[in-house]
Amino acid sequence: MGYIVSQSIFTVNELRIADRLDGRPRHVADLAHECSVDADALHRTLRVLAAEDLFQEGPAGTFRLAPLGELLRTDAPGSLHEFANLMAGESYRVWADSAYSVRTGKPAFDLVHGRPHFDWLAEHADAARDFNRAQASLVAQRLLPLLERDWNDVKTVVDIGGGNGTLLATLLGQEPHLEGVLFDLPHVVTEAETSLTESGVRNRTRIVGGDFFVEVPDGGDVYVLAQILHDWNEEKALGILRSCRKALPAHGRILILEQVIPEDNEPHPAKLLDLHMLVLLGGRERTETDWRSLLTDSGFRLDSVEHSGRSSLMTAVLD
Ligand SMILES: C[S@@+](CC[C@H](N)C(=O)[O-])C[C@H]1O[C@@H](n2cnc3c(N)ncnc32)[C@H](O)[C@@H]1O
Repeated sequence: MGYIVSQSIFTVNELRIADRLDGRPRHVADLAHECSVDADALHRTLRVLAAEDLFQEGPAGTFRLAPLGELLRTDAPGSLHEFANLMAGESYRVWADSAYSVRTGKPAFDLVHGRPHFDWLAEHADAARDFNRAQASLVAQRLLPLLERDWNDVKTVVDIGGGNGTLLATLLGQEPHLEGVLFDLPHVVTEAETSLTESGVRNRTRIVGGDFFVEVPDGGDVYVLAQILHDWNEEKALGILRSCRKALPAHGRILILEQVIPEDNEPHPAKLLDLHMLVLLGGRERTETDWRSLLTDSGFRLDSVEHSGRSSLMTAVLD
């Protein structure tokens, strides 16, 4: 019955209940009135989520946020509000047909929505904006191992599939000597203008729209691939890596910021994300053995792997 919990989280997230609780307990009738929803139904929903440690029920139908529930606040450090929104949207409907993906190895997204995920996003501007925002909201948590490495010997960094520019803006903000190239689909990079300008790094950034299966911009010392290769099956991932290989100078390297699936049977979020990638895109998360062979097959050598909380940073050089 796990999806009952997920769906309840999506509902309170859409109603912004976490923001409305704002550090103090409130009566469910008061919340229901403010959100124009049914008070009894909201009470029953919050009761489910209190059992999941997101809320605490106090006396006489009052609720307050529990520490875990704070993550649904829009202004919480490491907020998961945008991410929960993303899981609730077009991808949630796709999971009803996940058995199709198991039968065929193909993404159920294409069956449910009629076309591949990124093509669908290109035709749905609001969903695309939400998708890019959700990705950007996760960047702060993923970025740490990238920020901690030594950038002194690098002049130009190219962010492949850099979305709305959040990662590049943060990195260039920390490293004033760096120049950046933001590369993504043409309709996505248009969103980056604002974030790069507001971060004060626009004058050190080149924005390039294109298709990484065709080519990626040259001129970089370092190419960052953050949450890119897991979107694709082996054949497509090899295509992206080969485009990077063509653009990379002899001294260059690629930095891959992705999940590494532990080779055991313990619970790990990457194992869930792995199935999500299958159902959404026909992609996959990879073990370290998988990463090594993917890189070898595309003319690279895995030089180092640094594991950190959510994602790992893998450095690869030309073989
Ligand atoms: C999962 S998002 C990762 C975004 C960002 N790197 C991050 O870490 O949040 C994948 C990105 O790949 C981009 N993308 C998908 N297909 C592409 C293509 N053919 N060429 C260039 N970028 C593409 C998407 O627009 C999206 O921004």
